[in-house]
Amino acid sequence: MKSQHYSEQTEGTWLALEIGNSRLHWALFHGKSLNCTWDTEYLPESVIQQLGDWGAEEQRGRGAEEQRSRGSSIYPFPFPLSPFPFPLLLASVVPQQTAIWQSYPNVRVITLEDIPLNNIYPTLGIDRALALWGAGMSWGFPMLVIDAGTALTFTAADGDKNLVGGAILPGMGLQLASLGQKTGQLPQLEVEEIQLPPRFALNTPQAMQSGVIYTLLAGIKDFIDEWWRLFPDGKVAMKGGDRNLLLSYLQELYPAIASRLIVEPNLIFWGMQKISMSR
Ligand SMILES: Nc1ncnc2c1ncn2[C@@H]1O[C@H](COP(=O)(O)OP(=O)(O)OP(=O)(O)O)[C@@H](O)[C@H]1O
Ligand SMILES: CC(C)(CO)[C@@H](O)C(=O)NCCC(=O)O
Ligand SMILES: [K+]
Repeated sequence: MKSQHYSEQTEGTWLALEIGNSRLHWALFHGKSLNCTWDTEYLPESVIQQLGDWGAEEQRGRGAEEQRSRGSSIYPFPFPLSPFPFPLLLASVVPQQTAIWQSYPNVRVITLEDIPLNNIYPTLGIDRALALWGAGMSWGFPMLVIDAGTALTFTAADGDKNLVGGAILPGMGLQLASLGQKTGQLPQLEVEEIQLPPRFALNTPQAMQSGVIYTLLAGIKDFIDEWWRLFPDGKVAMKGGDRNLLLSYLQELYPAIASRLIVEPNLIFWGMQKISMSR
């Protein structure tokens, strides 16, 4: 579990949880200021239920250290829970996970209705809508968000906050995984922080890396070029677990594009912050 600095202050404290397709993304806010972020695996239903019990224990004066050692090895917070429970603002693209979080004592689930973008279609992913809202409200519209997550998505809005639309494709990890799973001879490769492979590769792993990486980058360049043709002053922001790797490749191959990119992991949390303030 990776976390940034946590400061001891609980006034107006709330938790933000984004349930992604691979893992949970957490943030702790004090009012409108983002205090720290961290990622965890999905939590078993029993642990989510236990959070309520831990809260009750905490109110009876038991320390969180004790909860942690006694309760479960899957303690999801990089800090003690006190006072408990912090209100939880939740956005999820995994309905099964949303369901099991309903047992959290003080939860509010964000839906598309909460997001003041125009022209939204009913099945748009809440992660895409929130990231776009967070990016646009922080850096301005028109805005194109590239989310380099499990799926790689493009999601754009014009200067009047109308959804322009976007695209969805398998992310880097998923592309490599599907090659390994659906073929007889290709190995299972994972996303690695490697230098750009040779374009014309002379071994199997590099051939797979070359194919996935260069076509992904060419695709990203093509979408951005088209975005700038439509909206010459449009902004582009990139988030997601593979953002830094993709950024380093873009810097090497397309430096003019890379220099105009806003790279920001917390776009969804900024979107949640704006929405929590406006209600
Ligand atoms: N510790 C990690 N666990 C899982 N994926 C990681 C990790 N570190 C980097 N990644 C990369 O992040 C990508 C997944 O991105 P991310 O975590 O943003 O996806 P996600 O959980 O599906 O979230 P979302 O649904 O919001 O995109 C994977 O392709 C992987 O290469
Ligand atoms: C595309 C993903 C999987 C990206 O996380 C998610 O946003 C989602 O499930 N979206 C629903 C379909 C859509 O956005 O059109
Ligand atoms: K599915």
